Amino acid sequence: MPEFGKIGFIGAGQMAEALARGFSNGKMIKFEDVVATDPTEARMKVFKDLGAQTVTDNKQVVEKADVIFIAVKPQYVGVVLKEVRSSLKDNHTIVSIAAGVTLAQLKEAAGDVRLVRVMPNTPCLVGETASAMCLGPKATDKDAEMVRKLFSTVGQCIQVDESLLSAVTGLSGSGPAYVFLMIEALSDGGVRAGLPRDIAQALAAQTVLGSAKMVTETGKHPGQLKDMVTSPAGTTIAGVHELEKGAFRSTVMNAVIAAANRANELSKQ
Ligand SMILES: NC(=O)C1=CN([C@@H]2O[C@H](COP(=O)(O)OP(=O)(O)OC[C@H]3O[C@@H](n4cnc5c(N)ncnc54)[C@H](O)[C@@H]3O)[C@@H](O)[C@H]2O)C=CC1
Ligand SMILES: O=C(O)[C@@H]1CCC=N1
Repeated sequence: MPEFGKIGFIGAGQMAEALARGFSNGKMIKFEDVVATDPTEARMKVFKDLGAQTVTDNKQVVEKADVIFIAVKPQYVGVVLKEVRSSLKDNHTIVSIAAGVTLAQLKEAAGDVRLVRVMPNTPCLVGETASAMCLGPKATDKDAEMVRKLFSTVGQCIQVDESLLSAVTGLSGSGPAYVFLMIEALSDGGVRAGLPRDIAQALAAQTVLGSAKMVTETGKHPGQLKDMVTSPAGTTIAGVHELEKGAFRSTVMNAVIAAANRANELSKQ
């Protein structure tokens, strides 16, 4: 019996694939211990080709798996849980990754079962997720430990109060998209300044990676690290001045707030 039992995915889309590949890369699971379902043939094929078992009915995932990831769009979570509710047993832990769907809503649809909400992000694919989780009333310390262990092989998973999960969604759940835009923009800037595209993109990505590492490894405030780059009357302050004129920091803050607000809206649907 594998450590986590069988892992099920109801919804085999982008995030389910990122999680499954990440857990497998992190040697936490083998694809032969994964069972997935999705109404889209192409998504089933992706999981089948990875070596997972695929089934055509959501209930079959519940019958075969112990830890069940609910990885459908938030609007479908209630429908899917009501569909499988009668098959849920004591061995099951339900892990919803849906943005905005609250533990109370999950409980209403699934019944009083062991529920965990996790907000992961796609960098779990490369072992660098920034995730947060909160536990439903019936979830046990063992569930918390199991989810933490699974996610610690693909990055970090911090336990938070549920009231913070929309903010987490706006920051780290959606955040990779903002960073990809930043990398694309840095790269475009490099091309505009004369660099070949491949060199510009490599430099842009490595600059973001290295800068993030400096924050995590030195423990220094990002403002202090920024000051270390900006020579008096030098090149960097000229660039920083342009970012400030474009309200860069305010725009990024607004992006996080807009995404967090959208997560709250999804809770009300
Ligand atoms: N993409 C991301 O970066 C993140 C996504 N999430 C959450 O993950 C969930 C899935 O998002 P994505 O993977 O981006 O979307 P997606 O659209 O790629 O995947 C959803 C999958 O669910 C399938 N599906 C639809 N109805 C179904 C049903 N009745 N039964 C089973 N499967 C069904 C769809 O065919 C699709 O393949 C969402 O709730 C989202 O909030 C959370 C964190 C990050
Ligand atoms: O865009 C979305 O709704 C999902 C949730 C967080 C990241 N992607």
